[in-house]
Amino acid sequence: MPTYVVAIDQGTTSTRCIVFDRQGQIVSLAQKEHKQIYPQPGWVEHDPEEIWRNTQEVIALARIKAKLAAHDIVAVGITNQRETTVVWNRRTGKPYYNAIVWQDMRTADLVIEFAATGGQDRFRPQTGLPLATYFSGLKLKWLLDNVPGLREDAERGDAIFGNMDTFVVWHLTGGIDGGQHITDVTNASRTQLMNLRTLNWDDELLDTFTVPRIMLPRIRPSSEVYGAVVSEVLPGVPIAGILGDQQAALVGQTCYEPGQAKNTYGTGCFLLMNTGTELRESTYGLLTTVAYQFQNEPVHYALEGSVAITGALVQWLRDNLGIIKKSTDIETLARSVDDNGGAYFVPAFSGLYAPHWKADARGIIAGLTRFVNKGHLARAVLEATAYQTVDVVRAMEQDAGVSLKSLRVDGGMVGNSLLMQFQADVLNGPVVCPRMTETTALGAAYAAGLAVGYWQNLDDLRQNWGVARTYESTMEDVQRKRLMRGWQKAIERSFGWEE
Ligand SMILES: Nc1ncnc2c1ncn2[C@@H]1O[C@H](COP(=O)(O)OP(=O)(O)O)[C@@H](O)[C@H]1O
Ligand SMILES: O=P(O)(O)OC[C@H](O)CO
Repeated sequence: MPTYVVAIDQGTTSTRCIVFDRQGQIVSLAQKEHKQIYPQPGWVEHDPEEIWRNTQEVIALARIKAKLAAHDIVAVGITNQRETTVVWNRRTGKPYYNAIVWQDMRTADLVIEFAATGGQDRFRPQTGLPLATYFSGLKLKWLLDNVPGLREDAERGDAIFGNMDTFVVWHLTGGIDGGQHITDVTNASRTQLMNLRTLNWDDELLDTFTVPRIMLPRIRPSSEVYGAVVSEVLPGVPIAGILGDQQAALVGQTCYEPGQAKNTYGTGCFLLMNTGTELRESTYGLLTTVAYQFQNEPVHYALEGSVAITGALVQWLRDNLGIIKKSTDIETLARSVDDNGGAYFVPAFSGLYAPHWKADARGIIAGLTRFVNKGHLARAVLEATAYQTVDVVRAMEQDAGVSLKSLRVDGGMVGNSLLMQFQADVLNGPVVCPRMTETTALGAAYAAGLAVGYWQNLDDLRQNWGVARTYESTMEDVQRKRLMRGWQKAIERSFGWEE
C-alpha cells in the first residue's frame, strides 16, 4: 500500500491541508478561508476557534478526497503564518482575545517607547530583528497589559501563549486533555523573545517586555517526532515537522546551500536566503532569522526581506474598490493598457517593512493625471509587488556581498505571468518558477517526512524539484531606470504620513 505525508498550512487568509506522495506531488488538497477582522484602522485579528474548526474540516476533506485511512499517512507537518499571536487558557481551551495578526499595528506606540532608549535596532544583536509592530513579543505585551485578568492567569501558568503552530499542535495533541505546548525554532525566532545564539527564550528580553516565561512554549527543532495526533481527524499519526511558512517555502524549494534563495508571493512577499550555519547580522534593513533545524543537525540561518502587502493589495482592489471580481482578473485588466500611465501605488498599509522599517508610512497613489484609468491602476498594483521585491533583492545582495544569479519564486501570485515577466524586467535577471508552487506545504511535508524516514536525505528532496518556466528580462536599461526612479520618488512620499 502506498503511504503519504500530510501538511497543514495555516496561512493568513486560509487554512489548507495537502496530502503529498513520495515524489512531492499533490494527492489531494482542501482549503478554507477564515474571516479577516478589522476592529479599527491598522488592527487585524483572526478568530482562533474558527481557525481550529477550519483546520479539522480541511484535514477531514483532504482525507475523504484521497480516500485515506489514518494508517496510510506516515506523518503530518505543520506550517503557519508567523508572528500572529494567540493566548488561551490551558484548562478551558478558551482564547482570551482574538489572535493578533502579524500585520496589526496596535503596538506602534510600544515600538516608539522601546526605541527611545537604544534605537530601533537595540534588540538586533540578540534577535536579528528591529523593533517593529510585526513581531509577536510586543503583541503579547499588549495583550498582557490590556486584557483584564490575563497577566495573573499567565503568572499562575493557566494562560499560555503561542503562534498558530503552537495553537494547532496543542489542539491536535489533545487540547485540555494534555495537549503539547511546543513551537519550533523558526517560529520562535519571530517572537523577538528568543536568542538566536542560544535558541532559547532570553531572560533579559522577557524582563524588558514583562512576559512571564511560564506562558511560553518549549522550543524544538523543525523536524523530529514531537508526538502523535490525538484528535479524531488523524488519530495516531505522528506530528513530525513544524516550520514558519516562509521557512517552509525555503525548504520546499530545496534551498539547502548557503546563497540559495526564494521569494514567496502571497499576502505579502518574503525573500529568504540561506546563510548556512553562519549568523549574519543585516546592515541593509533585512532580518536575521532561523531557516530550519533538522533532527540532529545544526541550525541553519537565513537573511529575510519581508514585504507586508503584495497580494493583499490585489485583494484590496477586489474587496474595497470592487474594480475586479477575482484576484486573477487583475491580469486581464492590467493587460488592457501598455504601461502604468505614470501611476505608482505604494501599499504601505501596515507601514513599510523591509528594507525601510517605517511604521509611519501610509499607502499612496502617486503620478495621477486625467489620463490614468483602472487598467493603469491595475498595472501600478502589480508593479508595486515587483518594485518592492527589487528593493529587497538589492538589500540582500549588499548584505550577502553576492549578486543573486536568479530568483526562485512561488506562492499564489506567480500564476500571473504579466507580473512575473515584469519582475524579471525590473530585476534585470531570470525569475524561475518551479513545477510545484505549493512549496510552503511541501516544505512542512518534507520536514515531517525526513523525521520519520519517508525521505532519507536532502538529495531525495532535491530530485523532486524541477523548473516549470523561466522569465528572462527583455526590458531596455533606460526604461528600467526610469521606472525605478518613479518608484523611488513615490515611496519617499509615503514616509512620515502618520504623525
Ligand atoms: N493571478 C493573480 N494575480 C495577482 N494576485 C494573485 C493572483 N492569484 C492570487 N493572487 C493573490 O495571491 C494571494 C494568495 O496567495 P497565497 O499564496 O494563497 O497567499 P497566502 O498564503 O498569503 O494566503 C492573494 O493575496 C491574492 O490576491
Ligand atoms: O500566511 P502568509 O503566506 O501570508 O505568510 C505570512 C508570514 O508568515 C508573515 O510573516
